[in-house]
Amino acid sequence: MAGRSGGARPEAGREEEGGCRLYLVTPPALDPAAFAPLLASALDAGDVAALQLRLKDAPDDAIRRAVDSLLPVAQSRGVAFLLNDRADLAAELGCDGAHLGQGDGDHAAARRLLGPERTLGITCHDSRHLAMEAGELGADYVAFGAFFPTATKEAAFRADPELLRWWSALFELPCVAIGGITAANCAPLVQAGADFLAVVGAVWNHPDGPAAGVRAMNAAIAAARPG
Ligand SMILES: Cc1ncc(COP(=O)(O)OP(=O)(O)O)c(N)n1
Ligand SMILES: Cc1nc(C(=O)O)sc1CCOP(=O)(O)O
Ligand SMILES: [Mg+2]
Repeated sequence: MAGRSGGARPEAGREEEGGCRLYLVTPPALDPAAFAPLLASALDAGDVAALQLRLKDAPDDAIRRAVDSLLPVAQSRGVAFLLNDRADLAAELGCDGAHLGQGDGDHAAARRLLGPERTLGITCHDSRHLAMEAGELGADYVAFGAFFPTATKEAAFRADPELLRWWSALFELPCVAIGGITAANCAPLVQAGADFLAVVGAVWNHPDGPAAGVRAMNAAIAAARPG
C-alpha cells in the first residue's frame, strides 16, 4: 500500500508483486494499550501487507487514541496502516490510507482528500459494476466478499472465487478477498487471483494466538500459490 510506511503497495500492479499477501483487520473492539503488544507479536510472526483499524461506531477520540497507539507498531514494521470508514481522520492522523464501503460517503471526495500518496480501498461486495466504478474513480484496490460465512459481521453479500478470476484476468488493479477466510479454506481464493486476503477471526481468534494465526495464513497462502 502507498504511504509513509514504505511497505506494502496494493496500488502497484500485480506483476510487480510476488503474489497473494495477508491483510489484517483488527478485532471489532480493542483496548489500544493492551492490544499493541499483541499486534506486534502478530506482525512479527510473518509477512503482513497491511493492517486496517476497524472500530465500528467508535467516537473520534477513541479512534484517535487507537491510531496513536497502533499506527507506529504497524508502520515501524513496514506494514501499511489503513483506517476503516474515515478518510478524513486517515488523512489527518497520518494513516497510510482508508478503506471505504459503499455507504461510507463520497468516494471521489475521499480520493481527493487522501491525495495520490495514500491508499484508498473500496468495498465492492459481489459486483463487477461497483469494482469497475471504484477503479475509474481511482481506488488503489477493490475488495470483494464475503467469500465464506463470517462471525465477525452480518455480511449481506456472498462472492464467488470466479469474480476474482475475472477481475485479475482483466485488470491490473489489485483485488482483496474478505469474509470468513481461514488457512483451511483460502486456497481457491489464492488460485483465483486474489492479491490480498483480509482476515479478522483467522488471526485474532486462532486457538494458539495471533502469531500462530499469521503463520498459518502465510503457510496456506504459500502452499496455494500458482506455479
Ligand atoms: C478489506 C476490506 N474489505 C471490505 C470491508 C467491508 O467494508 P464495509 O462494507 O464498509 O463494511 P465495514 O467494514 O465498514 O463494516 C472492509 N472493512 N475491509
Ligand atoms: C469486515 C468484513 N467485511 C466483509 C465483507 O464481506 O465486506 S466480511 C468482514 C468480516 C471479516 O472478518 P472474518 O475474517 O473474521 O470473517
Ligand atoms: Mg465501512
